[in-house]
Amino acid sequence: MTYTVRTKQLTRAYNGKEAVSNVNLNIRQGEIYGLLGPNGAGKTTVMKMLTNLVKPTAGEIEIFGKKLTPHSYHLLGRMGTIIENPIFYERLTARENLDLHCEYMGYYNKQSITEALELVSLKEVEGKPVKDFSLGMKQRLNIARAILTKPELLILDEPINGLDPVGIKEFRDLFKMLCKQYGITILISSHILAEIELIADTIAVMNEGKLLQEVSMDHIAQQTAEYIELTTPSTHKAAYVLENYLNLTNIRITGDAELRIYDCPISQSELMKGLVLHEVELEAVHQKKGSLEDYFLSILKGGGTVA
Ligand SMILES: Nc1ncnc2c1ncn2[C@@H]1O[C@H](COP(=O)(O)OP(=O)(O)OP(=O)(O)O)[C@@H](O)[C@H]1O
Repeated sequence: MTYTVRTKQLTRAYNGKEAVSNVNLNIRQGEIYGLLGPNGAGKTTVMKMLTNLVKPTAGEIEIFGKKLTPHSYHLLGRMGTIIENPIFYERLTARENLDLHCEYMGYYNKQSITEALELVSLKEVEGKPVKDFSLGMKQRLNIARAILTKPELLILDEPINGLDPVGIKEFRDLFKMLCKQYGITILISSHILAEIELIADTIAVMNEGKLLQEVSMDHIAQQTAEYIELTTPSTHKAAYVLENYLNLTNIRITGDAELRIYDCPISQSELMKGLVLHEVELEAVHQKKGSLEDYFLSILKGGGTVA
């Protein structure tokens, strides 16, 4: 497994209070990694440490397999970042701003400026001064600037703030395309579950400076899969009958009187017939689906475990 970013016990304190505590991130090459957490969870502080804007109090950061130090300019040059609100030379045009960024980064390629403007749908207005841009347009230009130098790693702190729903969908598609077609690894933060859920391959949940869980979307899909819930006073007998007579394999007893069946290949009526035939008393049978909200709320409430 190749990791683009790994942190070990990453910690940052402000005035003696830890804003980030012992965080271990494992971001695989070519994936979209979502950092999810409420305001103040520590997401921005983590991203600032990854980009050398803030110095860790303790812990280590490895990017592209190399340790990040205050002098890692070569590593920073391989990243595109959006952290905090976009700042531009307001009187210059969109293209002039991108030109300047290329110079600053020591990367000059006019074609890549045109490509970036096209990718964020700003090609038509490239000659307008940025002061005439809406917040959404500035956000697009910010993303163009981040992808301009064809980075291998994009670090995006709440990148879709200020965009309308159509813009949000466009950017989601753009990030997925950058990841798939160009193999760019993307770290993206949000406090909105629905945003992260639709884009990420792996989700890290942070709260109060701690990483509560780092979990793949595949794992989450299993946790939130459809299941049949049986309510019965004899869960163990029911489980025995389901396994041995109805040949079901994915069964979980979840309470004194509750049992769940995942991946059920037979119909509900066949299921009930089989149980009644073997004298299992049934109080209720329901088809259910675990919700992602419930899953994350349980992590936030329970403290969770780091996978
Ligand atoms: N420069 C600073 N000085 C003091 N405290 C800070 C500083 N920067 C961040 N903090 C504190 O660190 C904690 C984490 O903040 P951070 O901005 O990293 O969280 P976040 O998850 O990105 O939240 P948000 O989405 O609101 O930006 C907060 O309690 C914040 O007040």
